[in-house]
Amino acid sequence: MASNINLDTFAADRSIMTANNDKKFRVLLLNGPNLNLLGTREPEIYGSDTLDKIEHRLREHAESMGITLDCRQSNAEHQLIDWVHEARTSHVDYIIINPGAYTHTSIALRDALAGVAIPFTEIHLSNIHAREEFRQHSFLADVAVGVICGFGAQGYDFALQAAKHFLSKQ
Ligand SMILES: O=C1C[C@@](O)(C(=O)O)C[C@@H](O)[C@@H]1O
Repeated sequence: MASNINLDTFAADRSIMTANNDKKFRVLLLNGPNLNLLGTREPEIYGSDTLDKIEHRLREHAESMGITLDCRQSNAEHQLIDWVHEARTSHVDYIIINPGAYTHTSIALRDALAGVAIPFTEIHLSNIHAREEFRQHSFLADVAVGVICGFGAQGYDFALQAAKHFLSKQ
């Protein structure tokens, strides 16, 4: 099961610096509905890596990049929105979000992300632009820093690198 660390613990990490005395950035990874099924869910589209495996690898990469990574998954729209709201009080620097099907339906999630004004990347394992027409529209994309799609699980690594690059420029 995907493990979630408490956002308060995350907030307590605030003053952590890397060995080079750089600020340790805080990144929140959110995965939306049905992404807990990764590994068995339509593997020809989404690949065979489980979410646990992706998160484990990403945490290791994050650590080596001086990033504290908090990984969460929910099938519930309100839960994702609550986590986005909490991210502001927890001083999260950047959000990486695969909103799953909420990408194509959720004005509420868009409003939450725009409302907290935390820079974020929208990510999809599949190339949503090469799929059904209803997947080709995102309610989030135009308020995101950028969108990564079509690179399977590796896209999460690209998103982490992009977050680091974005935050280092600030
Ligand atoms: O659940 C998902 C997964 C997805 O976000 C992806 O990662 O490719 C694409 C969405 O259209 C779909 O509803």
